[in-house]
Amino acid sequence: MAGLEVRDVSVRYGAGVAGVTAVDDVSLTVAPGEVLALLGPSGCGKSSLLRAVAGLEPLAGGQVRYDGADLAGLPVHKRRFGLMFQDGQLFPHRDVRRNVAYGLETLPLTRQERDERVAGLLDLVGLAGYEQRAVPTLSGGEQQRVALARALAPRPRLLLLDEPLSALDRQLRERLAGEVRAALVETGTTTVFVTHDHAEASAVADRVGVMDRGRLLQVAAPEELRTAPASDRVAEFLGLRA
Ligand SMILES: Nc1ncnc2c1ncn2[C@@H]1O[C@H](COP(=O)(O)OP(=O)(O)OP(=O)(O)O)[C@@H](O)[C@H]1O
Repeated sequence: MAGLEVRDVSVRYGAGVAGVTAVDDVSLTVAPGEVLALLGPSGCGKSSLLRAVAGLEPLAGGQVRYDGADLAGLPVHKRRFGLMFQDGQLFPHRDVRRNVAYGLETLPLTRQERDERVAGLLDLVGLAGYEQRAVPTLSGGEQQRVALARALAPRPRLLLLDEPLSALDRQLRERLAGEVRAALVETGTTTVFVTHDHAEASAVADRVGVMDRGRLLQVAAPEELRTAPASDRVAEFLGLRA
């Protein structure tokens, strides 16, 4: 199967009775070019699942497959996945251009090709002409846009975003969610986007997977989740029940 396939994946921390099962037998797929959001309350296992897909967390069970190949034993840097976290983690002493170009340094590109790709990505995230700006002079929203451009630059075959907008205020988050979706759709980037905010999940994703206590309760298009939640618990997360 093309794209991402998560099969019966479990993630555990610690051993024996003191151990925690953070992800409990989860299966899902993300088709090429699709944006999937993982939605659920704090501690439900979203980040653990994302980290397991990235190869940052060992699997206690199951398989992560990409384009039909089992990724067991393939280290993080060989998966050709992009990662982006809540605080963006930009390099403070590099300007915007060198932040975005970071993942291009090992690729066989001429300087002109690299600069063109950086300029195109900055344009895509609404920061055309920002190349020379110093990171500390950027607003929080601008920093997250630069982080998105940096994550997209090497054209990862899968982009993993962990609460990328959570540090921003609600108004900006809502606007940026739409812009992030537009950038992902335009670049055809296959994406898993972790969030605890249902409005953000609906704004960004083709389908939303709702998680609770390590389990995946339902995966469906935002509209279908709203009109046909599989359980009261799903309805609760979507704000459909008090
Ligand atoms: N390194 C760790 N060691 C032990 N337990 C952990 C570790 N990381 C996460 N957990 C536990 O695993 C469970 C799932 O955590 P995880 O961070 O995956 O959830 P989350 O849904 O992403 O939460 P949040 O939105 O708060 O980040 C929680 O009970 C958490 O306490």
